[in-house]
Amino acid sequence: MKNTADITVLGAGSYGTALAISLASNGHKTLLWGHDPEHIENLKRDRANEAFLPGIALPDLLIPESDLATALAASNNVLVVVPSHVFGQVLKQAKPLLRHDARIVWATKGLEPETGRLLQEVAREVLGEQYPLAVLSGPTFAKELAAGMPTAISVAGTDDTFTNDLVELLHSPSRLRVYANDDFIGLQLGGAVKNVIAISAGMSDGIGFGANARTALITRGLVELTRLGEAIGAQGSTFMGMAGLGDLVLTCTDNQSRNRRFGLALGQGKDVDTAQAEIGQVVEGYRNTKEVYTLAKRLGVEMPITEQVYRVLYQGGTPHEAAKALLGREKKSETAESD
Ligand SMILES: NC(=O)C1=CN([C@@H]2O[C@H](COP(=O)(O)OP(=O)(O)OC[C@H]3O[C@@H](n4cnc5c(N)ncnc54)[C@H](OP(=O)(O)O)[C@@H]3O)[C@@H](O)[C@H]2O)C=CC1
Ligand SMILES: O=C(CO)COP(=O)(O)O
Repeated sequence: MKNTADITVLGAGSYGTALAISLASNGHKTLLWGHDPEHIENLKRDRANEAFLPGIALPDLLIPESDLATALAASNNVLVVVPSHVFGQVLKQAKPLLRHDARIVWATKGLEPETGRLLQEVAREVLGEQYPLAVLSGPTFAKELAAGMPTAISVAGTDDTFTNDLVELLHSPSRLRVYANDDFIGLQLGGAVKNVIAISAGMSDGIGFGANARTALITRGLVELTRLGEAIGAQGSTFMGMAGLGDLVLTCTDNQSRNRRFGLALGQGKDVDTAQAEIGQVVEGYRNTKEVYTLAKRLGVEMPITEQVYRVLYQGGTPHEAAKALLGREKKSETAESD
C-alpha cells in the first residue's frame, strides 16, 4: 500500500500537535488524528490548536483528521502521543485498522497503569510481534518545540531502519537535533521516572526550599533512575543523556513542566485533586509514581525519593514529612550500590 502521507500522529493534545507541527515544518505531509471530532473541526477551522498550543499556526502540510481508519490508511509510520493510561486502549482501537507494513513509535512517557510494565510490553501484547516499534524521549516541552525553538531528543527502537527513518523525518538542521540511541528500554524508563522526580522537585520548591534541595533531588533522582534501569536491562549510560539527566533537569527546574507544577501545588499545601484540576492537562507523574513504585518494589530496587512521593500521593503523607524522611535517612557513601 502506498503512503498518501509521510506519517500519522495519534493524539491531538499539546505534544502530539507539537510533533506534528515539527514534522510538517520539515516538509512531511502529516495527518494528526484526535478522538474528539469537535476538537479536530476547531483545528481545521482555526489552523491552530487553540486549546493546547494557543497562537501557534499549523503548517499547510499538517492535516487534522478525526477518522481513525483514514488516518491509519494514509501512512505506515504511526506516532502515538496519548497519555500512558490510554496507550493500550488506543492501540487496541488502532489494531484492526493498521496497515500490514505499519511501524509504531510513541512519545508517551509512562508505564502501564497498575502493572508498571514498559509500553513496549503493552504494544507487543496488543499488536503482536510483527510491527517495528520505537520510542521518542528527551527534554522537549511541547510549546517550545511547536514554536520552533532549538530542541534535542533521542529515539530508539527494535529496528535500525525504522529508527534511522525517524531521525530523518524529525531532524531539522535549524530546530531539532534527533539522536539515534540503542537503548529502547532506557529511553522508555527515563521518560516515566523523570515525572516522579519532577513532582518531588516541585514539592521541595513549593515548601520553600531552595536550589540546594532541588539539585540534590535531581542528582539522587538520577541515581534512582539508573539503579532501576539497570535492574530491568537498560544501559546505565543512557541516563546521562537526553532521556535521563536531560529530561530530569528540564522538568525539575522549569515551570512549563506540569509534573513540577503539580508538585509545587502540593508543596504549597494543596490536595492532590485540586493540584491536578488546576493544571488541566495530563500529569503523568501522578499515575507513574504508583507504577514506578510498584516496579521498584517488585524488583527490590531502593528508590527513596519515589517512595516518599508515593507516600504523599497515595498514603496521606505530607511534603514536609517526605522531606524529613529523606533527610533523616541513615548516613551512606555516595557511591553505595543501594541508597
Ligand atoms: N506536553 C509535553 O511537553 C510533552 C508530553 N509528553 C508526553 O506525551 C503524552 C501526551 O501528553 P500531552 O500531549 O502533553 O497531553 P495533553 O494533556 O496535552 O493531551 C492529551 C491528549 O490526549 C487525548 N486523549 C485522551 N484520551 C484519549 C483517547 N482515549 N484516545 C485518543 N486521544 C485521547 C486528549 O484528548 P481530550 O482532551 O479530548 O481528553 C488530548 O488531546 C504524555 O505521555 C506526555 O508525558 C512528552 C514530552 C513532552
Ligand atoms: O516530558 C516533558 C518534557 O520533556 C513534559 O513534562 P510535563 O509532562 O511535566 O509537562
